[in-house]
Amino acid sequence: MLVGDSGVGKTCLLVRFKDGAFLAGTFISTVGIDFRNKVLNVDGVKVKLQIWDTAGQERFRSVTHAYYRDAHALLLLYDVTNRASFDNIQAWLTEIHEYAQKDVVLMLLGNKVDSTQERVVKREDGEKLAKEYGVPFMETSAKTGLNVDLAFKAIAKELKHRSMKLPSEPKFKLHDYVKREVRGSGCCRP
Ligand SMILES: Nc1nc2c(ncn2[C@@H]2O[C@H](COP(=O)(O)OP(=O)(O)OP(=O)(O)O)[C@@H](O)[C@H]2O)c(=O)[nH]1
Repeated sequence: MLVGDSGVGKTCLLVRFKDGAFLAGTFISTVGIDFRNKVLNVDGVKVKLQIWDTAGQERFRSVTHAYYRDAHALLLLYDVTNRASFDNIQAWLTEIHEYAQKDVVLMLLGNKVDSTQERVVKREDGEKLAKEYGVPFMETSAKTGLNVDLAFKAIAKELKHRSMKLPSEPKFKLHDYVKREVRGSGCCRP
């Protein structure tokens, strides 16, 4: 499930992942909730992701609350060009702790990193906040596609490992995987 303030790019991130395209131009806010499916091949196993795109606007919050309980994973987004969306992350985390399952997979994403001129939230700020709350973090761009597939793939890997629980396989460490892969993508210094 994708959550975060209105306008941070949740729908665009999902469209980029699903269709490999970017919705440029007019911003059409999500009404209530929407979903799309995508099947990923994770280490030879087909993982079907049903991804719920929620409305960030306050007036739809009660609709969103009802869906938290069934979510296996949450991608919490802020917009690096919008300080308020970053400042609101703590409120989102409070909401998540209140409504989501205790063991929900959670990842923090700072989106719109292509907008370098407009950036107001430094990568270090996102990293610091994520560390404070013990959640994996990466910066993304729905516009260029940076780290979009990686974010969903990391979630799919974690969910696959959780559901299969093969004793022969070493435990999957989402944090380590994200750190290693982000470094490998060449977007950010280690
Ligand atoms: N430059 C840039 N713009 C983006 C990016 N992602 C989204 N946008 C723009 O940000 C605006 C909002 O994007 P949406 O994906 O609709 O935002 P949302 O979070 O789904 O908003 P709600 O449905 O209201 O919750 C649109 O004008 C997009 O074109 C990105 O990675 N880079």
